[in-house]
Amino acid sequence: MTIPNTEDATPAAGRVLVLNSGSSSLKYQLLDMRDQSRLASGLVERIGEETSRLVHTPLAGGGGESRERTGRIPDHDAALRAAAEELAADGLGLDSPELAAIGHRVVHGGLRFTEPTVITDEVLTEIERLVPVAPLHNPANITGIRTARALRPDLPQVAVFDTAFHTTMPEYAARYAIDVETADAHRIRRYGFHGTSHAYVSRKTAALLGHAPEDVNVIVLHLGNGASASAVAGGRCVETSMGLTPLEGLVMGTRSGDIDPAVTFHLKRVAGMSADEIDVLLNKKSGLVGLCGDNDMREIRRRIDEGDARAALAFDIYVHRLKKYIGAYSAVLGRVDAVVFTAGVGENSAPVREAAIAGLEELGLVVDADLNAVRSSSPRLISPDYARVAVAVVPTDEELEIAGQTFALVDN
Ligand SMILES: Nc1ncnc2c1ncn2[C@@H]1O[C@H](COP(=O)(O)OP(=O)(O)O)[C@@H](O)[C@H]1O
Ligand SMILES: CC(=O)OP(=O)(O)O
Ligand SMILES: [Mg+2]
Repeated sequence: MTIPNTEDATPAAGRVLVLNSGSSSLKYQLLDMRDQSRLASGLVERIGEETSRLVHTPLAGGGGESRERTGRIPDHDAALRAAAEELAADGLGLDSPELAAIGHRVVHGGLRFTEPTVITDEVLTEIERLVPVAPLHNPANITGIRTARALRPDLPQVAVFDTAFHTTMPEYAARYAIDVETADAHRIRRYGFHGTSHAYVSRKTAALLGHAPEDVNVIVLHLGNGASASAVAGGRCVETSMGLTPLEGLVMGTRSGDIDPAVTFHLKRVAGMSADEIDVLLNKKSGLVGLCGDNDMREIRRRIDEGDARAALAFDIYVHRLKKYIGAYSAVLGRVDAVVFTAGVGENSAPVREAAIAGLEELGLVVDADLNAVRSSSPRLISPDYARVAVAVVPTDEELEIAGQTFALVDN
């Protein structure tokens, strides 16, 4: 396949389609960067299963009714083509001359990609080379890129990397304490993920506090299906919880986060599991789902309210891990101005926020119960005025950030 070098292309228009391909989902948004308005958004879930579902929401001019399609959508190629049909039905088809670029969330960019990058053949080859370290994510990203290019070969395709924001981590935070030659030969180090979200949310938090990003130190807790923490000092990431792959760190929906690496040898030698089986166990059958059978925090809270002990233990393990990272990153930063919760769980689960901060008064952290109970989609403080460190909820917007970075790259 030949990908034209589109680095010099100047857009005649201001719309950007953003694609965020997960292992079994595709999220998309069409934005107009001239006024940062959203024209449409959609989600394709359970790709590859019999019960795939596409929900498309027109947002232009006050928005319209969401439309739903169900039935098998076999892969990400079919998912993107179905999304393109829905956009076309709203007069927003991918053939529109208004479309300036397509921005792709690419999860693993290794050490090479520290900035948003126009996707050439060579860039795509490099993203493919990183598949072994992001096996759940990069293959879906690659399919999205290939299909988008097939649909609009003339358009700049831009990759915005989850790892980019973390490339500022100091070597002593990024390097594992293993044999240096082995690590370097196989590019084993901590890369970190969700960087687009950590960058956006830390910036928004500084604005909420009325300061420039350079003047604040923030701990960001991105708690979605995947979950990660970062320590951001003066706008630069200095530490993050995910590592070589998005498996390390916090307890997640289906991923274990931190474990003793010897657990894997034990599973192989004593339980007779293969490397692939262990990979599936730790990435897909662990975390909240492994602990209690559910990975949705709403369902876990409902079960706890009914007295379910397994759900309560899963919740406690999840929150305990969060607390450990808040404490560790307070030490790493020395001075903390804010701890901020974001993504699906962080934005919506008051019990998780309350429990994670409980008992951390010595670190200057307190949550006000009334402020914590407020439901809002705006950035807000949930700590009382007297607290030494602010605790905040700041909704993430990876799509807006990706669209902005994509447009900035092609609009010159
Ligand atoms: N109202 C809510 N209360 C508690 N948890 C919620 C709520 N809404 C969403 N969530 C949690 O957010 C998770 C999804 O977060 P999200 O950031 O959308 O994840 P991802 O982008 O990784 O798919 C769900 O699995 C669920 O646990
Ligand atoms: C990197 C990662 O974990 O992404 P997600 O939360 O979308 O699974
Ligand atoms: Mg997410």
